[in-house]
Amino acid sequence: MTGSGELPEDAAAGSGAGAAVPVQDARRAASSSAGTESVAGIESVAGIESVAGIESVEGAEGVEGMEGIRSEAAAEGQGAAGDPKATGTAAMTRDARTNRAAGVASTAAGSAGVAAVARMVAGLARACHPGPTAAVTTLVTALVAVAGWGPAGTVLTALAVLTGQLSVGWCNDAVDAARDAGAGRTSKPIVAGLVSARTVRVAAFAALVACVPLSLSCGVVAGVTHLVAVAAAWAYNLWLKGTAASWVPYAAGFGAVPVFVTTGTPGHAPPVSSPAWWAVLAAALLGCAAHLANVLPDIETDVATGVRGWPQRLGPARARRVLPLPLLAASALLVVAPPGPAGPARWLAFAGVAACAAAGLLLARRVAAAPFAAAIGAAGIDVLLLAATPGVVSGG
Ligand SMILES: CC(C)=CCC/C(C)=C/CC/C(C)=C/COP(=O)(O)OP(=O)(O)O
Repeated sequence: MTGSGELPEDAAAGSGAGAAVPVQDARRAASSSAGTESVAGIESVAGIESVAGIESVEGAEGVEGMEGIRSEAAAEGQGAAGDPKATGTAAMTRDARTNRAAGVASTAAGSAGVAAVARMVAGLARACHPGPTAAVTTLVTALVAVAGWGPAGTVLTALAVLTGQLSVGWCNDAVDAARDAGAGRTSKPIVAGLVSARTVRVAAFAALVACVPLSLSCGVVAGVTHLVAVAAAWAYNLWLKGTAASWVPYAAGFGAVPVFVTTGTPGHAPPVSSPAWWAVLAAALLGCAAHLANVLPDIETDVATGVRGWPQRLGPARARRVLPLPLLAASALLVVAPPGPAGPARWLAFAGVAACAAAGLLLARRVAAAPFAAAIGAAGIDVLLLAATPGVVSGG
């Protein structure tokens, strides 16, 4: 993950939002009045990586407070020179004041530390791509719950999918950090200085490591299927995102979902069951739609920074027009392909998907997030369709 797109840690922490400037000003002010030692001490206690506000406010205030106390104590100590009793009292006063100074410093360090951790957690929460992470985790968990995995299997699935999605989201922001900074994307938490690229990278690997046993505990075939999907998503981040095949990891990742659900359902491991082909194809089509919807708002920026995936090659206007097609194709497949006649509920679901697609198309110009929200809505309906079709999630 440390490819050409890597961002130097300091640059990542401050460049985009201009956050480094107040940090340097605060450092200079604190250094000239109190020496840099105390600021450095506070930083090292707090483990601060990119906390502009915290350093300038809390760090500097703590240093000034300490300095005032120190000079007061020094003045009193000088006045008492020559009188042993007074010298003893002055020494005690000095000790008390030194203790107070230490107290002030440690309080400042403590609150700086808490604030730094809060900033880092907020940065990680934003860097994981919370919308897609929550959507995919919820959809897959709902499917396995309906498929009858039971409470333990459902919780394990939720954790496996959550860690997989966290790893993918964090990997993506860490890999893209330099490009995002270059494009001035201050909405990105690394560029905004909330969290460093290094921390996001470490979090991505930690989540990936946790994802392996969690996935395998869902069953070997299901677990390996999920890990292949996660690997495809990492391949997107590291390589395929800028190629015409950028849709492949999405198709593979989403297409893997019915395979995961079917093969992990108790009593349905292969060779007992295999997923219905049309369920896999419908899910893969939904993945292509999710890719288009996710990239649509950023196409111009992506093109300017040299990212030439499938949606960027289509261009914004064509990508907007193409987006409803895989959504509609997926739902049409789910209406007509399952065995038995399609009842009114399935046709109603198809109409719902068509309405979502139309809304996404019409609102895309005014609301950047509309196509993605519409794709999630349509995917939600398709998931309900999948779950409600007898034999789908267990392969029949
Ligand atoms: C079931 C499963 C494992 C599915 C995963 C499918 C997949 C390929 C997911 C990638 C998600 C992701 C972090 C996209 C960011 O893309 P971007 O870099 O184009 O968007 P951004 O610029 O907004 O970060």
